Amino acid sequence: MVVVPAALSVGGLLFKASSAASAGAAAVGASSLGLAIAGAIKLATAVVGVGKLAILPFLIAAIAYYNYDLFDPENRPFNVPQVDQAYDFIIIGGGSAGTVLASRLSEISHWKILLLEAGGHETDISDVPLLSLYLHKSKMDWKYRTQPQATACQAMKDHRCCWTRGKVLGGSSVLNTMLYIRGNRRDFDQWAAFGNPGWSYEEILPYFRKSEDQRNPYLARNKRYHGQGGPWTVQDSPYNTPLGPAFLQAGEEMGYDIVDVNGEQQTGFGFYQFNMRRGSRSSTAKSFLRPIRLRSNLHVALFSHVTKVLTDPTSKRATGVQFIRDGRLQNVYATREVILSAGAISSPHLLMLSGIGHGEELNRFGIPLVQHLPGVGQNLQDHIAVGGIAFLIDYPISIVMKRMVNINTALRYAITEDGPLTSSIGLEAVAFINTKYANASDDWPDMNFMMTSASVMSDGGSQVKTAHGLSDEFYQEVFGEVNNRDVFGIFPMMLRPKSRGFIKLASKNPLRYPLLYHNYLTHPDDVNVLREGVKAAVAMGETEAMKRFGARFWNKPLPNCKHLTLFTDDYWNCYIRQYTMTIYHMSGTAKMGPPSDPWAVVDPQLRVYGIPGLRVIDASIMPAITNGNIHAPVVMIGEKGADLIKQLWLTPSSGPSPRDGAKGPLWRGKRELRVGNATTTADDGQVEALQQWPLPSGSWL
Ligand SMILES: Cc1cc2nc3c(=O)[nH]c(=O)nc-3n(C[C@H](O)[C@H](O)[C@H](O)COP(=O)(O)OP(=O)(O)OC[C@H]3O[C@@H](n4cnc5c(N)ncnc54)[C@H](O)[C@@H]3O)c2cc1C
Repeated sequence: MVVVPAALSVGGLLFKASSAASAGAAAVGASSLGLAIAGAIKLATAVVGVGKLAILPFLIAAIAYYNYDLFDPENRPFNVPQVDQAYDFIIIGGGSAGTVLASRLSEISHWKILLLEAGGHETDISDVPLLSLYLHKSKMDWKYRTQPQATACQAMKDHRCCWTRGKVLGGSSVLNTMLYIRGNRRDFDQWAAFGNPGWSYEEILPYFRKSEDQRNPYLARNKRYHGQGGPWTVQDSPYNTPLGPAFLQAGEEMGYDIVDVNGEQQTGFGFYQFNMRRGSRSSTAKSFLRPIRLRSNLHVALFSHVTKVLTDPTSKRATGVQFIRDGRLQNVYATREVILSAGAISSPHLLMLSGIGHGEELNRFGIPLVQHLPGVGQNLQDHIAVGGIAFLIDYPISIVMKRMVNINTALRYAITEDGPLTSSIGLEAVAFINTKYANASDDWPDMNFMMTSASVMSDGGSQVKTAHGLSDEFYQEVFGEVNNRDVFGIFPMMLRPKSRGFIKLASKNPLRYPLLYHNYLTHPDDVNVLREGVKAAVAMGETEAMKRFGARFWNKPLPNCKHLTLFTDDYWNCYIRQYTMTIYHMSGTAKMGPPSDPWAVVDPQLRVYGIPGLRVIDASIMPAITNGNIHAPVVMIGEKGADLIKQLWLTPSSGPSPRDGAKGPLWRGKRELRVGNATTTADDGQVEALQQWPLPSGSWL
C-alpha cells in the first residue's frame, strides 16, 4: 500500500490530463491528448495562419488541454447537478445491472432516463486488480455485517460476516475480483422449469454474447459461446505465476479435463477469464456508461440515496422515487417505469420501505401496506467458501504483497499494463469438480476451487484479515508465524447451497441498515458438500504437479476445533464454521416466479407483482443462485431486462396482453403527471403500450 501513491504520482507525472481514467487508460489518454492538441494546433495554423495571430494555436491547444475531459470517450460520466421533475424511466442503483440498463435504455433517443446512485465515482486505486481488497471497508463499500449466528463465521469479529457491497457508480463491479463465469446451462434451464418462460439457457445465451468483448483469440473463435465487440471486455490475466499452470496439471493428474469454463462443458480446470481491459478493471460503469457519456437523454445523479418508491394510492402504480441528495429530501417522477437495481440487499430493503413486502412485518414498523408480497427479502442465497486453506512452498514465486508492490511493479503497471499489479489478488485458475454428493455424469458440478498464488498471510496480516473481518486473536494464533511466506491457496466454494437466509427491516428509518441473516450451513447437505470440498482441496496439494514446489498444507489447528482429531470429518465440520468466507454473491431476495408461486416477487418479465410500473432488475431476481460466480449472470439479467422493457414499450399493442391471464390494473403508456404547476406527459408519439400488470395469485392474498 505504501507504494500506491508512487504508482499514482507516476501516473500523475506521465499522464497529467487523465487523472479520472485508469493508469492503463491514462497512457492511451495521454497519447490521444497529444494528438488532440497537435490537431488543434494544425487546425488553427491552417485556418488562421501562424503569422497573423501567433497566440491562437496555443490558445486553442490550451482549451483542448483543459477541456479534454469533455470529449475523452474513456472519461467518467457527468454527474448532473440537478435532476429534472420527471423522466420516462428512473433506475435506482448504478451498479452492475443498473449501468447496463442505463446504457441500453438510453439507446432509445426519445426516452429520458435517470440513474440514481448513492455513491460517487470509481478511482485510480479501484482500477488496480491487485489492490481490490483495499476497497473493502473504504468509502466505496456499504460495509454491511450480518447478524451473529452460531452456524458460520465464528472466527470473525463478533461472529459477524462482512458483506462488502459497492457504493459507487459501477456498484460491486468496482470492488469485485473481476472473475468472468457464466454458470451452468442447467441453472437457467431450471429457472425456466420453475415457470419462467424465456430464461432457458438457449434463450439467455445471446445476452452473454451481446455484452462480451472476448480478447482471447482462441476462446473468441468459438462463436457459439463467445462474443466480440460488446462493451464489456473479457481478457486473460496478463500476469501468472508458475503455480497457475501447475494447478491445471494437477487437475489433469486428478483426471479432469482442461476446459473453457464458459463454453460447452463446465466440469474441469481452466485459467480464469477476467473483466479487465489492458490490465486494469473493466467495471460496468467504465464499460457501459463511459462510451455513452455524451448522450443527452441520460442523466446520472451521484450521491443520491433513494429512500422509497412512490406509488399511487388508488392504482398502486409506481409513480416516482424519493431520495436524499445534498442533504435534501426530493421527489422525482417516472412516466413509464421505476426500476430497482439496488442489489440483493437494497432492492428488497427499498421494497419494504415502500410498503411492498410481508404485511405483518411492515405493520410492525408502521409502514402502510401497499402490496402484500411475503417473498420480499426471503430466499437469500450466497456462495460460501472456506478460508485459510493454504500451502507453503519452497520458491519465491507467489504474490507476497511487500515483495510485489514497489516502484518497479507500479511503473510496469502504468506503462506496459502488465506485471503483478494486474493480478487479481493472485486468482489464477479455477476448477469445477464433483464431490461424492454430485452426479458426475451431469456436468453440473457441486464444488468450485478458486486457486490463488497468495493466501490470507501474504500481506502480513493486514488487508485480507481486515476485509474478511477475522479477529486479531484468531489470525495471530493460526497464521501469525507464517506471515509473508510464499504460499498458494485454494478456496473450496460450494456451488448450490440449500440453506436460505433472509433480510428483515431493523427500522422504518431508510438510513438504518436492514438485519441480515445468512443462515449459512443450516442445511446438513451444505455441511457435507463443503467438508468434502475442503478434503479435495487438501488432496490437491498432494499431486505431483504441486509437490514440485514443495507444497505442504498449513495444518495449524484452529482454536475452536483443537479438541478434535486433525483431518477427521468432525474436525473439518468444525473448521468450516470458523473461517467461513462469503464470496459476495448475495442473490434471490426478490425472486422471479410464476403467479402461482406465493414467494415470487417479480414475474418472468421482472415486473413486481401487483405494482404496475415497477420492476426489479439485479441479482435479487435469481430464483436459484447460478453455478459459479454471479457477476456475468447479473449483467445478462441487465441485458435481458432492458430488452423486456423495450419489447413492452416499443411493440405495437391494441389491447391487454392475453399472456398474463391474471386480473390486474391496466398499465397505460401515456400518463399525465401534475408536478407543481407543470404537466409532464409520457407520450413517445408512436405507440400506446397497453399491458396487463399481473397480480399474484394464491390463497394467501
Ligand atoms: C468484493 C466482491 C468480490 C466479488 N467478486 C466477484 C467476481 O470475481 N466475479 C463475479 O462473478 N462476481 C463477483 N462478485 C459479485 C458481483 O460483483 C455482484 O453479484 C454484482 O456486482 C451484483 O450486481 P447488482 O447490480 O445486483 O448490485 P450492485 O452491483 O451491488 O449494485 C447496486 C447499486 O445500487 C446502489 N444502491 C444501493 N442502495 C441504494 C439506494 N438506496 N439509493 C441509491 N443507490 C443505491 C449501490 O450503491 C450500488 O451501486 C463480487 C462481489 C464483491 C462485493
